[in-house]
Amino acid sequence: MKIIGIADTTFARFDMASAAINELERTGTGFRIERYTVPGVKDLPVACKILIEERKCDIVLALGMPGPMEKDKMCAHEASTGLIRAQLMTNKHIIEVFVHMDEAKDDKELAFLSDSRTREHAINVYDLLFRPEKLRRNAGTGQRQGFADAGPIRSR
Ligand SMILES: Cc1nc2c(=O)[nH]c(=O)nc-2n(C[C@H](O)[C@H](O)[C@H](O)CO)c1C
Repeated sequence: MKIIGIADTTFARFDMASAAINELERTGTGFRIERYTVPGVKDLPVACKILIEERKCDIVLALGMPGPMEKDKMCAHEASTGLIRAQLMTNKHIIEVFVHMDEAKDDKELAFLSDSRTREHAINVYDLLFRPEKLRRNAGTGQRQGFADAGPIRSR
């Protein structure tokens, strides 16, 4: 039985963890979920490391929502470097799902983007654990999570 960690925040305006859990459960079986909610993105690195080292997660989804201000973007960058370090310290994937509030034109689009990016990365997490060949098949095809895929390009 694999264990999938989900770390989320109270700062986020959308319940990304529930979307991830719903998507994982409709994608397949063979895993259970450990959820850990913290105040914001800068608290995610240690939450993910605890999920991996203490709650024995095989992989973690880190769900956050950086605000639109410069200080929010600084926070997101600091959180991202922390998440990369946590991955290297533990040798486990932590898939960062950040939805920046200024990516969306209004609350409706922000909710759509939060839901779709989270669900698409939840499937990436499932694939990394159970179906790595599916990722290989999609190499170089311009996959995107949230908005439309960019699609592949060809030299001729
Ligand atoms: C400025 C700022 N911006 C954000 C943000 O855009 N998104 C977010 O999730 N959290 C933010 N935080 C809070 C920090 O991530 C963290 O929760 C606090 O500094 C407490 O450790 C802060 C302090």
